[in-house]
Amino acid sequence: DPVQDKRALLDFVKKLPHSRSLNWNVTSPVCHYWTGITCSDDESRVIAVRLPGVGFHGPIPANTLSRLTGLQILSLRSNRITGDFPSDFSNLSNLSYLYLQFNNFSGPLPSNFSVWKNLTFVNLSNNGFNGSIPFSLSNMTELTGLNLANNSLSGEIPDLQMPKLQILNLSNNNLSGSLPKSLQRFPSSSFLGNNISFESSSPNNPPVPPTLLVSNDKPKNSKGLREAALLGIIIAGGLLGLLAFGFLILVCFSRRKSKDDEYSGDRQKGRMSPEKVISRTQDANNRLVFFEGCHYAFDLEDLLRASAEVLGKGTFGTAYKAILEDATTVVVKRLKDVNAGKRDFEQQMEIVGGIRHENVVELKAYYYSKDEKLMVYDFFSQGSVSAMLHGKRGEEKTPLDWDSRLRIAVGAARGIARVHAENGGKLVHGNVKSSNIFLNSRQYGCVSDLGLATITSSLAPPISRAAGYRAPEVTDTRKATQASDVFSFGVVLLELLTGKSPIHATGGEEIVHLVRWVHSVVREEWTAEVFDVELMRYPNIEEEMVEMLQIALSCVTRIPDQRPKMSEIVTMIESVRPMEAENRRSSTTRSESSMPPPPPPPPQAVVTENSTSQ
Ligand SMILES: Nc1ncnc2c1ncn2[C@@H]1O[C@H](COP(=O)(O)OP(=O)(O)OP(=O)(O)O)[C@@H](O)[C@H]1O
Repeated sequence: DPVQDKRALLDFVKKLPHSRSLNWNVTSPVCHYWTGITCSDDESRVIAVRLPGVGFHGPIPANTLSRLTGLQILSLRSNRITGDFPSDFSNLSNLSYLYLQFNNFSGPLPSNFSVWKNLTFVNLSNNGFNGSIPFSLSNMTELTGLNLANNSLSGEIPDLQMPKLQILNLSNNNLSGSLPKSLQRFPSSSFLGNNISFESSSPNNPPVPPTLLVSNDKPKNSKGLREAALLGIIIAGGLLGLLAFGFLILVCFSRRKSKDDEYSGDRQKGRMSPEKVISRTQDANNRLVFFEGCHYAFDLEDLLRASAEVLGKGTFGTAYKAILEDATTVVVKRLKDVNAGKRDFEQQMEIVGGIRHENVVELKAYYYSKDEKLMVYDFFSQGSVSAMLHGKRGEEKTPLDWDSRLRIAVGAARGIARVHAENGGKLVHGNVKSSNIFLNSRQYGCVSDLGLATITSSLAPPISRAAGYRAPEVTDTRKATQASDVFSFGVVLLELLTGKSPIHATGGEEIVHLVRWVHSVVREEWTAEVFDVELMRYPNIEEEMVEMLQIALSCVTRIPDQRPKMSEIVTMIESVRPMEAENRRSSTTRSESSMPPPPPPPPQAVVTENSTSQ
């Protein structure tokens, strides 16, 4: 045990109240058992302390953490720590990664950053720091990321010469003056919510358009440490055959593990914690890439440590609900059969992640490595429209009245129309179906899982729910188009109208295709028989349902060219219920504040909570 460090940590945790208990037992070995602690290879020093969301409250006690002079990573984010930035942190001269965001720190920033020569990433956002931005930051030659957003910093921004800086966020402070030349290469979003003039931007050096915020808190020199640890584990455990990254990440995601488990038994038994595994395949270029405006404060390692459950396996991969240590809940989609190279994959992610629309589920982050491709979304606690209509295994259906279904239809249509307008009007959703439609905070449909058809080679098997949405021509061409999206959307409309799955079994062995079934019933002039019996109890809606049925049937026309365009479908659906047109928002932003107030909740709908839990 690193005895001195252990004592410092015990002093720290004894003096700083916290609401979640830690398994920091005096008698247990720090390096092998204590939550949130990583030691150096030879176990002589503590090199990382990661304690996000432990419920720490109060100021950091002096002369505690500052004794961990070997510390490289310190993460105390998402706690309720108060007081000034600890002045004795100047002793932590090896610090490379500092995460203190989402706390209640106040007072000035440290005046002398030069004491941390190795500092690579600093996130002090979402606190109450005030005063000016210290010029000493200019000495931070290794700094690649600096986030000071959402504080109360004031004064002018100094001319900071930080050649390696890639990420800068100074938004939402009280900064003023003009933007120094050295920082003009950053997007204007880095400085939003201040009183800064951009006048001096020269036409030869225009501000870089908003791009991605990249989180990469893998310490520079930790690779060696980790690989050495890894080697030890391999030799000790003799478990070489089990070291396939995919397998372990699966274990990581699919097993609900208690934290204690994670930190204690596994390592002693010779198994690796997933973070050890990722370092094998992760090189400096592979990292979790967050999209701009994403408020999440976690990194890949946090994600891999999260407890998780499988939500389901789809055409393009498996979706997991992951609960991070600070209780943030996200959905991680693990893609399979990706046939795009890194650059094409990233390009597609940038297109998809750049869409901000209230009817399109935001892609929050993605990860690409040779072995793993991940996409991260908000978790929709109400579940998908598919689950609402048909119920999941062992779960009740959510009764959806006609008004709710109209909102789902018009919302999803607007979302897909927005997708089709993207990338010069060329983007294809490629996976329109009710399990990819969720409800936004106004209970309107919101489409997810888009843009994957062009980067994967997966195709749903012919007898599967997913295949029931597929336009006939796609079976031959294997190429999704905007017209095939329209077909799939038509199937969703039929689902909403009939309450039936796109492919369902009748009493016997027979498999019924919804489109064919609806056609056959309508042909026999039994139109009323088509509609979901659950809708029959609502008076005066038959006319609207018939109009909607006509729209649906125009979408599922066999000849692709004869199908309406998505933007036309939006107008058609809006005309079914004229009052709906008033709610139309052509905005491309997702700003809740500019939205009209939500409609009153439908009387039959049992959905009451917000659509996303964050
Ligand atoms: N963000 C989310 N919040 C809540 N549930 C989700 C989310 N994303 C996906 N799901 C659910 O997880 C399950 C699996 O999703 P996934 O997208 O992997 O498969 P799918 O939609 O069934 O098929 P496909 O991959 O063909 O789209 C589905 O039931 C889906 O509704």
